[in-house]
Amino acid sequence: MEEDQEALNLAADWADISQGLRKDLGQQAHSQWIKPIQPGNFCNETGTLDLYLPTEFSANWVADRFADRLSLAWKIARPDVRHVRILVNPGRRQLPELRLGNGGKPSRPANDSVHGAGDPLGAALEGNAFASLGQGSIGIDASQTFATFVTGTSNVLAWNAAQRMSAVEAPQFSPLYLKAATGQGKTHLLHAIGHAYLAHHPNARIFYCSAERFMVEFVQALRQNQMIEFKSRLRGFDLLLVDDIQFIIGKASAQEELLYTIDALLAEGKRLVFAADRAPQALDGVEPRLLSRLSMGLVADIMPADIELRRSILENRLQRFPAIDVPADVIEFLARTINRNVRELVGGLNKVIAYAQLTSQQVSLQLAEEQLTDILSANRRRITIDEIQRTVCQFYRIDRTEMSSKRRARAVVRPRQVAMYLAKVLTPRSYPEIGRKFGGRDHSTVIHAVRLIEELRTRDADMDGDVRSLLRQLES
Ligand SMILES: Nc1ncnc2c1ncn2[C@@H]1O[C@H](COP(=O)(O)OP(=O)(O)OP(=O)(O)O)[C@@H](O)[C@H]1O
Repeated sequence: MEEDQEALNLAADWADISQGLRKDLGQQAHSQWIKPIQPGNFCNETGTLDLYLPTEFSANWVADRFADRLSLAWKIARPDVRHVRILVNPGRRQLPELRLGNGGKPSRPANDSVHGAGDPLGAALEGNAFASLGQGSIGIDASQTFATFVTGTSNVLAWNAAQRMSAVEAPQFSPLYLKAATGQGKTHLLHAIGHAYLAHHPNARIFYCSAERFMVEFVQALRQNQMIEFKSRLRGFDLLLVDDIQFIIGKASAQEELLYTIDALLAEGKRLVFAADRAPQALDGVEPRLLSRLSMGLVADIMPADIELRRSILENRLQRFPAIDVPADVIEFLARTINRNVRELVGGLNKVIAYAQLTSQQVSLQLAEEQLTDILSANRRRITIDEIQRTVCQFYRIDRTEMSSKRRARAVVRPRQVAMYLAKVLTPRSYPEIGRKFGGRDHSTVIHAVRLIEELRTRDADMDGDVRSLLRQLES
């Protein structure tokens, strides 16, 4: 069982890596060389992962051209992978096909139903998904469950709705439409619903696919005169999970098919979940009737993860690697600065750990800053000193002019110092530049303010609370 779980984890990680490489290398190179790769044995002691290719030629080609990329991508995805070996598939070992129809327990397929697709999870998620329709098999990722999904104020509503979708008792709404910006956990929740539903309904037939894949399969079925099979298989599911519905563009006939499928499933009390990066009304090129079906149930937003949630996600993730020591200031730094996307946040953490291990260093703030320059600069929202002054004045209920005034009353001096401190922490401005923005003060005044607030934060809980709350407001 443990072995199966490990294989499933590898398959899940490989799906993420493969997807990233597709973006980097382009569709053609990806289909030819990357897709056929199959993650094989992973040795915990040595940290060696074997990647299999179907032929000697392809193994040599991949080893020559993509070994470094593959190795780096794996090290980033899994801090415990230290070496990657590219080998020819001995032809026997199979990864589980994520066939979870037998009481929710992953099992290895009896025969080679993955057909060396090399991307077992991807294949189950996408390529071979329709091929396995109707057998109770599904394309859900075993590592993305409710248990591994961390909740906070930004996503708890969606989480609750997702829980209800998978509960024993039928939900009062259907479909559920999950809406979130990229990398905020939509796909994770879809998979989690699949797992939980299966736990409650062991014989259920669940199907996960992306809308893009749905379109492709639809066109293929049409071309191969297999529409009847296509339709009847689709309608045989108890739970349908359709990801990235924003890609359901073009092809009116495919949209119509989806519409009929939705109607047929809803009429039988089946459960439907869709996910997209925008609200139903904002989907382009989608038939109005399909739009109205998509939004007739519950539309649940996952808001961008706030600082608390980002922190919890990192802490939660680190529990997977108890032997790795990541200092609290690094977690705080990552949580604070990588604020756009949870995928980037987790990727950033993994990258720092991987680099530290490769170079036999301790994880430190300096190392994180050095290794993540790209991610960090992409994430940096330009906060202005004006914005900081405005926020601080509102917070302490003082007049905006006090930021530049010469008044020395404590009630205005402290807020002014806090604002200077925040200007230093949140903007790239130098001390003299900050001084000029505060009524032409000397840079030594700013240095003094920054040090003082830094020091007060360590011994005055109220001050620390004020600063945290201001940081939260400014960074949200
Ligand atoms: N709340 C969370 N707790 C734990 N992990 C999370 C959470 N939110 C996102 N993640 C992780 O972040 C990564 C990206 O999430 P996911 O793929 O679900 O995003 P998405 O919203 O579907 O993005 P996209 O629109 O780009 O497909 C995944 O590895 C997922 O497990």
